[in-house]
Order: sequence, then C-alpha cells, then structure tokens
Amino acid sequence: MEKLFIIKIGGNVLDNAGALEAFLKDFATIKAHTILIHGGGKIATKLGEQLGIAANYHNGRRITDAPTLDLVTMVYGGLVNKQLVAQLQRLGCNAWGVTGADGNLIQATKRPVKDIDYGFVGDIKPENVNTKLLATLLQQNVVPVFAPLTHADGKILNTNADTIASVLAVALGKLYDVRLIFCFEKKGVLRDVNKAESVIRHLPRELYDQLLPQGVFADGILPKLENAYAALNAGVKEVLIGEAIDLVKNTGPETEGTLITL
Ligand SMILES: Nc1ncnc2c1ncn2[C@@H]1O[C@H](COP(=O)(O)OP(=O)(O)O)[C@@H](O)[C@H]1O
Ligand SMILES: CC(=O)N[C@@H](CCC(=O)OP(=O)(O)O)C(=O)O
Repeated sequence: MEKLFIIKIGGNVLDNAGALEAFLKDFATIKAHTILIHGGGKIATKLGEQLGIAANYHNGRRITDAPTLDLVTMVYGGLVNKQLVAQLQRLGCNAWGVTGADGNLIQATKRPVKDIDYGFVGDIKPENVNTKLLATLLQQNVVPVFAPLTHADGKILNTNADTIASVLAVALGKLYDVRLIFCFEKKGVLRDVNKAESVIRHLPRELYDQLLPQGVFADGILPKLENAYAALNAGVKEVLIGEAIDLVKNTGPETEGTLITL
C-alpha cells in the first residue's frame, strides 16, 4: 500500500503568518501522497465580529445559523482555502482546493436537533466519502486541500475540520497506508495546558480515560482527541498530535508530539 499523509492544520497556525509559511514549506516537501484539511474557526470569529455575527459554540462546535453559514462558506471555502492553495502552488505543490460538495467528495447529513440545535452543521461518515475520485486525484499527484464544509440536500453545511480529517483517514485507510496528523500551535497534548513543555508523549486510551475526569483536557483538544480515537477504532494505524512544524518535518520515528494509540 502507498503511504498517505492526512494532515489537519488549525486556526491558530492559520492566523500566524510566520508559522503558516514554515508549515507550508515543510508540507510541500513531503515525498508521499498528502491531503491537507484546514480549519479557520478563529478567522471566521474575527470577521464575524466585524459583520455583527457573534460566534456561539457548544462543546467545541460552532452553532451555525443562516448568517453564520454564509460567513463560514465565504471564509473557509473562499478566503482561507484559496490563499492556502495559492501559497502551496508557489511552493511547487499542486494543491487543489475543495469542499465536500465539490465532486461530491463528502456528503453529510444535517445534524438532528436534540438538546441543542446546531443549525447548519453536517455529520459525516466514511461510507459517504468519494474515495474513488480522491484516489484518482492523488494518483495524478494532486494535493486536495479541504475546507471544513460538506453538503446535503443542496445546502452547504459546516463540519468540524478535525472530524473531516478523521473521517477521510478512515475512508482512505482501505486504499492507503494512512498516517493522520493533527497540527496545532502546541508541542502536543499537554498534561498542564499552561505548561508548554508538559507534552504527553504517548497517550493510550487508558491514560486518556484516567486523565479526563481530572480536567486535563478542555475546549478544542476534546474533539481532536475524540476524533483521534474514533479513527484508531476504525482501523487507522497511527495518529499524531503536535506542533505544525515538528510533525511535518520529522515524519519518522523521531517525531515530536503526542502519539495516540488504543
Ligand atoms: N491538555 C491540553 N493540551 C493541549 N491543548 C489543550 C489542552 N486542554 C485544552 N487545550 C486547548 O485546546 C486547544 C486546541 O484546540 P483548537 O483550538 O480547536 O485547535 P486547532 O488550532 O486545531 O483548531 C489549545 O489551543 C488549548 O487551548
Ligand atoms: C461545526 C464546526 O464547529 N465547525 C468549525 C469548522 C472550522 C474548524 O474546525 O476550525 P479550527 O480547526 O480552526 O477550530 C467551526 O466553524 O469552528
């Protein structure tokens, strides 16, 4: 099986021009198939404030009403996605910006209303990923760059970028030897979020279950870890979480960051 790196970058890296440039330079040198998934929650929140659209989150997920859907479609599908594609093209990487609607790459279902109405948020499953088209693009040495948007019933839906990375990893794990990497601004999953060096180098499920009730994990790291374990449970061999630059530069056993295992 050929190797495929599925790499997600989060909002704090996107928002830092220097860190982003360094990340993209390293990303463009990877000598294997790659897919990039980007977030951009922070940028959408900032631009939303200027437009009078307040951000509203529940458990790390954005509640997406109609004006917010327009906002994130413009910001993720337009501004962030196309800027990344242009930067990667300059670095010699044949990036191709997509949402889940393009080529029916990821079909979603609108999240059903339970205790919370998340609005226009899409839930996704590996079965609804168009792996055939993705494999065709990868064989042409194209690098798909995913915005965190999917579609259902003629509508764009907002979908957490970590979830897209995890679902793509599971779906493509049947065709490729997948390595799933979540890149963010910290050196890894931290034992104390205020201590940058307190990286947990190895986080097996048992240790996660032990640390969770102690309040070690909060905010955005929660969906990231949930998505990491979901991918491993579904057969993805390796998941890493860590600082953008380290992880992409050192893709061997010496990799810095947190290795997540079952
Ligand atoms: N134990 C922890 N280790 C690392 N990050 C943590 C931890 N607990 C809470 N966090 C928070 O989770 C955030 C990462 O989630 P998020 O902001 O969604 O990442 P991304 O940049 O990928 O979008 C970190 O910036 C940090 O504030
Ligand atoms: C439904 C949902 O929560 N969608 C996310 C998609 C963006 C994202 O995941 O961005 P980061 O990776 O930068 O956090 C949001 O709108 O915030």
